[in-house]
Amino acid sequence: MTTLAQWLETETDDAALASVVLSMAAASAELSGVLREAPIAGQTGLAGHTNVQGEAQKALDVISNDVVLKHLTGNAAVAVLISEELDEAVHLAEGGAYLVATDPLDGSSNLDVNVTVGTIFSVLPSAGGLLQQGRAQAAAGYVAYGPATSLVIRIKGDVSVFTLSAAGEWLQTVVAAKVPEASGEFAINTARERFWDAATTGYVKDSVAGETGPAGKRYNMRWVGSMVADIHRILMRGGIFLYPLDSETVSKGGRLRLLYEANPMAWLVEGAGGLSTTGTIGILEIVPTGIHQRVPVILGSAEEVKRVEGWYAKG
Ligand SMILES: O=P(O)(O)OC[C@H]1O[C@](O)(COP(=O)(O)O)[C@@H](O)[C@@H]1O
Ligand SMILES: [Mg+2]
Ligand SMILES: [Mg+2]
Repeated sequence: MTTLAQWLETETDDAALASVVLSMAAASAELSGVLREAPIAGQTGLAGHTNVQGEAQKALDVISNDVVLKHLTGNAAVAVLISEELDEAVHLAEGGAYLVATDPLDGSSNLDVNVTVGTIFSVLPSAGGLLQQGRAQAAAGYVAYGPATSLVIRIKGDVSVFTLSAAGEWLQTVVAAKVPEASGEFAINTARERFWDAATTGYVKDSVAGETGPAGKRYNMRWVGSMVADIHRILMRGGIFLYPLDSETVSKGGRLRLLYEANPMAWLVEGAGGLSTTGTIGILEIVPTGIHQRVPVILGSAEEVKRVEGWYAKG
């Protein structure tokens, strides 16, 4: 089976970029072990402080951030680290060619119930500064800590999936993931319905109407509540994920963060043939205004994303 290091040799001739991906993979392999034994080690529960977004940090949010920081600190190619758990960007190797933006532990509300969580990362050329469009990404990936630990990675070409073996090796298990163009599954937190805009309400209403509605087919709803797990399902078998702007999140710009949640996921979904949008503009086209900026996120199977865009176009 092809290892991650072998795949990187064929995927890029930039040794610095390959080393950044390998550092994130090494951090995630370590985290996989930490998460597996966290209840035994008494590492579940709150850390006792909040992050820059005002969210209560879990002990494992802090530990995950430390593990990622440790692995990137030793890499001369990494000039800057932006993390959900760090107020400011951290400057690492002087002259390093790359910047990494990461959500070291995504879905942490699911930690204490042993549901899939993840690590998300985006790699950008450091020369472009802290605030670059998603289009500028050199690579992006995530790791899903589920029944298997999966690394999903894309440089410029296809999206590959590697599975962590018991011996600690990343082995390629999917060569070119493809998001099916059509799907009958949507993922949205329906408890927020009272806050939704007309486009979201319209899209979901049409979908729930099934065969007799305007979509003309039956839908299922799936919502794990870990973005990594919801996007992984969509990358593997199609569907659409929506965390739209709603009347409660509008003042913050949305719920999910652009640099280390929306951009890397959009890079992967688009690389697998899907689409991504805020409803009105492609996620990868957004020019960031802050490192912890939040944005509306809609991505997945092309036909479904186009249906949502159709609703937003109605105004
Ligand atoms: O509280 P909600 O609406 O279910 O939000 C779920 C979303 O929040 C997140 O957990 C936010 O990520 P973090 O856990 O990294 O803060 C996403 O993974 C998920 O899609
Ligand atoms: Mg997250
Ligand atoms: Mg997080």
